[in-house]
Amino acid sequence: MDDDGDGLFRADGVSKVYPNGIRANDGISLHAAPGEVYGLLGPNGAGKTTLVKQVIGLLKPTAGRITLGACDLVADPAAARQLCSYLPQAQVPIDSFRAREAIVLCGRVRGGRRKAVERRADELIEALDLGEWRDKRGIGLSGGVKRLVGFAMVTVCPGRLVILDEPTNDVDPLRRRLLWEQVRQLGDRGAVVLLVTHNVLEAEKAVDRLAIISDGRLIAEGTPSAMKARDRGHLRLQLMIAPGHETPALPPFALRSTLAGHNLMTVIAEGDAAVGIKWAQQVIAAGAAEEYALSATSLEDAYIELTGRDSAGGVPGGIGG
Ligand SMILES: Nc1ncnc2c1ncn2[C@@H]1O[C@H](COP(=O)(O)OP(=O)(O)OP(=O)(O)O)[C@@H](O)[C@H]1O
Repeated sequence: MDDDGDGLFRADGVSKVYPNGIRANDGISLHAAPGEVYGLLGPNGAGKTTLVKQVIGLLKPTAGRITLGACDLVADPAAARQLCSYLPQAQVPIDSFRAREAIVLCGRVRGGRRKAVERRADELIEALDLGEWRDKRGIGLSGGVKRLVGFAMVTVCPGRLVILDEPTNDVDPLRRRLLWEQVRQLGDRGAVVLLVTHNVLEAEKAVDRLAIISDGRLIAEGTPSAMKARDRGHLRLQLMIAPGHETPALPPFALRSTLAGHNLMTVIAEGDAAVGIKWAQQVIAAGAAEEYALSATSLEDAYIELTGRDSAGGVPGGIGG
């Protein structure tokens, strides 16, 4: 794998200004090593897809460099296509192909030998529990199964850099786990894996490091634990608002809050745990909420603080932090 220097993926000062004047990327610098699963997180319109399109040679940066080992991916888009495997957010168009046939075809197009590709396709079909759809045509497959077949198509003969944009969309919880195991294996086999996602909770478990992008800029980078450390000394107090009830007035000790559906999430100081529980119990006793939970803060809490958005795109509704 390493005839190409250190194999490190690097973006240095990447900026992209579209012809309409929108600055979608603004001086983004990051790197990921072979074996790493690296998350790119950010709200809608943050500039993630724009960055990815520049990596795989579909867009040219306005400024900056993108390299994989010794290869300059911007100067050599043909090499970029050879070195990178990309699962886009949109479903793969495989209506007239059978699942296994589509996976094998992709491996062959990427230059894999027939026997090796067929063996790997069968391994992936088994590992992702796709056996019952193996010989079904794409047109008859559910969205989640198509997503998994798409993942297998992209990874049957993977490049050194594998980019996965929301790979688990539409996939059921059990097969999601199987898919994350395969993502980890891609890293273990030496690929650099870039994972583009809004799903902070999943990313927290799946990535080694991550970058949070907002308004085209990289606003935070590090391991999930380092990001969570921003919230050291804080707890998350969640209230499930009773249907038909107004959101209760926030107590003065709430540092910040977000409302996602009926779920009111507040961040409080550890020292306020007792008054927090008392407040939650009073809200429940008044009938305005059904249950509460007090837990450690998660990566999502750090994400909300940094971007001003929850992972579903909701805007925090409480007092600033
Ligand atoms: N071809 C284009 N021409 C002009 N502006 C564009 C183009 N593509 C994207 N943009 C703008 O660039 C910004 C970044 O968009 P981009 O698609 O890269 O964000 P994203 O983080 O991938 O969003 P999402 O999570 O919704 O997919 C947005 O303001 C978007 O409207």
